[in-house]
Amino acid sequence: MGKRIVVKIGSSSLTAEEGGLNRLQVRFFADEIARLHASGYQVLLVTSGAIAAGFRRLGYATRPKLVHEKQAAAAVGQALLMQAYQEAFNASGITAAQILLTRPDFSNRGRSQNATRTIEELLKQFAVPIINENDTVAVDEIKFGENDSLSALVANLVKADGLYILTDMDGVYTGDPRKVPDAKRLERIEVLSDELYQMAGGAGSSVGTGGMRSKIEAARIAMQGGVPLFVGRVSEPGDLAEAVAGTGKGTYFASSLQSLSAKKHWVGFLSVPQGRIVVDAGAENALLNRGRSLLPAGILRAEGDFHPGEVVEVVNADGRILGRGVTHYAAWQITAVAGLSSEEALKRIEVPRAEVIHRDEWVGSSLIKEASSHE
Ligand SMILES: Nc1ncnc2c1ncn2[C@@H]1O[C@H](COP(=O)(O)OP(=O)(O)O)[C@@H](O)[C@H]1O
Ligand SMILES: N[C@@H](CCC(=O)OP(=O)(O)O)C(=O)O
Repeated sequence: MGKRIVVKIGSSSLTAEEGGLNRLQVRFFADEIARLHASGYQVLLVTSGAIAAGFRRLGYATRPKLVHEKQAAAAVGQALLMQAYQEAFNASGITAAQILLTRPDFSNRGRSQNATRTIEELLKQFAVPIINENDTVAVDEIKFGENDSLSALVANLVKADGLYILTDMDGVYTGDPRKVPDAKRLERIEVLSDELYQMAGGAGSSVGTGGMRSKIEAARIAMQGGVPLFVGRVSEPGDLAEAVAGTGKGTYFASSLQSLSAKKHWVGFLSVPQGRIVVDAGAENALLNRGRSLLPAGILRAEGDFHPGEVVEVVNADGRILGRGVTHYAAWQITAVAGLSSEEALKRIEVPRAEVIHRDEWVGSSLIKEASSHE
């Protein structure tokens, strides 16, 4: 693995069941990261723990269950968490920076580009970006809830060379070791099988959230982004360096060989389609079987109001979704030229090129379905 890494630390590693932050643990992880930083690694830290760190201070006896209570606890705990990291990193002369993200920050290309630019600048200045979900504003429908998926999206966003998900278990087992005592550790995972999803259970403690299930989901996202991943435990000085060296206490996941380009990954998995283009059988065949771009000649009509640069779904006349891609035409422009030859279309409207969706910005639905069949 290379030199830019994302390290994710779960609530279970930073806080106690009864709530409150374990400052010794924060210091320990900061020292582990500082060690790598000193040897030239760019490290991004995705940290959980805000809710667990804050709920007791706010007067709740146990980790709250209601959304607004969790949000209030996170508002208190996030400040405590950052304060602890600032202190711990300061001791090694490292500047820590807080970044709070929500799902739309990944699905909106403009926002994700802004986040990337900020992160790149921080790394250029040798700072360590410390990332968490922006819990106080994330509403239920768009919430990650756990930080495993968030860390995988961050790893893809910054094109990390590796993602290290640190937890209280030394890897992925054939069953939850808390419940299945003879479960065996899996050293290396190449393919995310259905069986694996069944082996992965929920959280192990009252402070953890996603359990192994959400770590497998994170693996899916990272593998598709071409980022290799480690899930395991870092408990002794030097353990993180060992994990990075490939000899850590945990499970290694290979990155998918056929990883998608960052653009295709965004189109297929992060974008929100803004409308539909209905195509004829010829265009369907060209897109699905011949790896071609979509031209005006194969289009029957546009549905919805979309603009150039937005992602649209492409469907056939029966309404079957064929895939999605970035449109270079606005909906009204498609209406003006649907069914025409490229030459004729370019005479009638002003567009930079004839392709309505270029094949490099197209992801077929079989790929999207295959990836989301486990969701
Ligand atoms: N197949 C499995 N292998 C290992 N751990 C598992 C498995 N299934 C469920 N778990 C549970 O997942 C827990 C780690 O996830 P979680 O509690 O969410 O921690 P974190 O806060 O670090 O994200 C472990 O403590 C373990 O009990
Ligand atoms: N954003 C939340 C994360 C919640 C959580 O417990 O996540 P995780 O430990 O990754 O399962 C927090 O900081 O409390």
